[in-house]
Amino acid sequence: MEQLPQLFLSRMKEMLQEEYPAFLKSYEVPRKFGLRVNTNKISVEKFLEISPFSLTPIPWVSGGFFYREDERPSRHPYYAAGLYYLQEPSAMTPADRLEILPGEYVLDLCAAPGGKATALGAKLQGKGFLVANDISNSRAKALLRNLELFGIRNSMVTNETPGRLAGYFPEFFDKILVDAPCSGEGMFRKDPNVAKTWDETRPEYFGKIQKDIIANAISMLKPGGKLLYSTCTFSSVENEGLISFVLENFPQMRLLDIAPYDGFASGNPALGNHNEQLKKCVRIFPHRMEGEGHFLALMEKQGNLSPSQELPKTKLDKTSQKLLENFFQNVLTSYDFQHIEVRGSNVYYLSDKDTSNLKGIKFLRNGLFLGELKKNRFEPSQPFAMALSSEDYAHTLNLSASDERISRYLKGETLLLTEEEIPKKNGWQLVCTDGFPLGWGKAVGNTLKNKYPSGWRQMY
Ligand SMILES: C[S@@+](CC[C@H](N)C(=O)[O-])C[C@H]1O[C@@H](n2cnc3c(N)ncnc32)[C@H](O)[C@@H]1O
Repeated sequence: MEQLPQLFLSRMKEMLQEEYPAFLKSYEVPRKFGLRVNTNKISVEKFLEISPFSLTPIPWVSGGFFYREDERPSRHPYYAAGLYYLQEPSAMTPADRLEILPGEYVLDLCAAPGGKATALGAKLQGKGFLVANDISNSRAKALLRNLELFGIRNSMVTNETPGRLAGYFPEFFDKILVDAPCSGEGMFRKDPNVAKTWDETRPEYFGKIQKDIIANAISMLKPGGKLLYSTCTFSSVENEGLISFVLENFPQMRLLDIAPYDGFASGNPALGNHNEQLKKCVRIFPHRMEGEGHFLALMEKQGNLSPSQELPKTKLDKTSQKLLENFFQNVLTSYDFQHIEVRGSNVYYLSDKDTSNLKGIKFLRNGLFLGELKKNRFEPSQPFAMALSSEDYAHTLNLSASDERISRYLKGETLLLTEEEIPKKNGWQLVCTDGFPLGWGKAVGNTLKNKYPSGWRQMY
C-alpha cells in the first residue's frame, strides 16, 4: 500500500484510539473480491450447484460470496447470462439491509453503475417499480446495461438531479436507497487512486452535496417508508454528522436498528450531535471484518404506508398488435399487452406504475425494451432475451458453457448447428448456456445468424 494521507491517518487515530494499530495493519492484508447471485434469475442453491468457482459465503449478506481473483468470473459465460454481479463485499451490505417486498415502489437515488440497484431490482421479483437514478449520464448508461443484464423489467432509469426528481415523485416511494457520493476514504485499499485524489477539504465538500441529496430523498419518501443512507467513507461529517443533520431538521425521521453482524461497529454519537440514537448506525472497518470501509443508517418516516396506484391500460394499434402477436405466439410466459407501449418503432413493456405524468423527466429507459417493429415483423431486443428464462420461449438453442461455440457466439460469430440442433422451423432462437439465455440468433438451416449486439460484446 502506498502512503496514506497524513491528515487522514491522524483523524483515524483519534477516531479509533486503541483499535488504530489494527486498522493500520489491515492495509497490509489484500482486499477481498465478492460475487452476488442474481436471484431474479437463479436461486442461490441452484447457482452453487452449477458454479465453477470456489466460493465461500460472505457471512453478513445473503447470496454473497468471496471468490478467488485468479478465477476471473467476469470472463465466464454465466456473467454474460447475468447470473451474478461482482461487487466489493462491504458494498453488498446496504441493499441487503434494506428490506424490499415485491410490488413496492423503490428509488435508488445515486445508483450508477448499479451494484445496489441490481440487488434491489432482484428483490422486487418483477413486481412493483424501481427508479434507478444517477446525475451522470455516462454512468447512467452503465447502470442501464447492468439492470438489463440482470433481466430487471420493471424499472425506469433516470438521469436527473435529486431536486428535479423530487418534483415528480412527492412522497411516492416505499423504500429509498441513498448510496451517496462521498470522499471514499473506505476505498483506499481497494483503489489507491482514491487516496491520491483525497485532500482534507473532500469530506466538507461532499457533506454539503449529501445534505441536498438526503433532503430531496426524504421529500420523496412515503410516510411509513424506509430510507437507507450509506457511504464508503470514514469521515464523521459525511456519516454521523449527516445523520445528526437529518434528525435535527426532519423530526418525522427516526433511526431504526440494522440487522446485526459480529464484525459491525456501532455509530458513534460523539462523532455527531451526541444523540444516543446514532448508535443504531453501522460502521464497517476493514480490521474488524473482511470488507472495505462503509457506513449505514436505516431510517423511517413517521406515518402509515398507503398503497400505490395501478397502471392505466395502454392501447396498441392493429398493425403493431398483429406483428407482436405473431412473435408472442412463441413466448410462453404472460406479457399483458395492456402494458405494452409503442414509441416510434420501439416497443416497451411498462411496469405496474403509471408514468404518464412524468413528462419532461430525463430518462434513459422506462420499462423493458422489447424490440423493434420493422416493415413486416417484430425484432426482439437483447434486454428482452435477458429478461426471459429458457422455458419462456418456444425455440431455444442450449449449449454447455464449455462448448467453444459459446465464446464464439459472444464474440458475434455465426455458428454451425449439428444435425440434432437444427430447429424444425427457421427463425428466432433464444441462445442459452446451461439453460440460461445469452441472446438471440436466427436459424437458417444448419447455420445460426448471430444477433448478439456488438455493444454487448465485451471481453468474451
Ligand atoms: C457511491 S456512487 C454509487 C454507487 C452505486 N450505488 C452502486 O452500488 O453501484 C455515487 C453516485 O452518485 C452520483 N452522484 C454524484 N452527485 C450526485 C447528486 N448530486 N445526485 C445524485 N447522484 C449523484 C455519482 O455519479 C455516483 O454514480
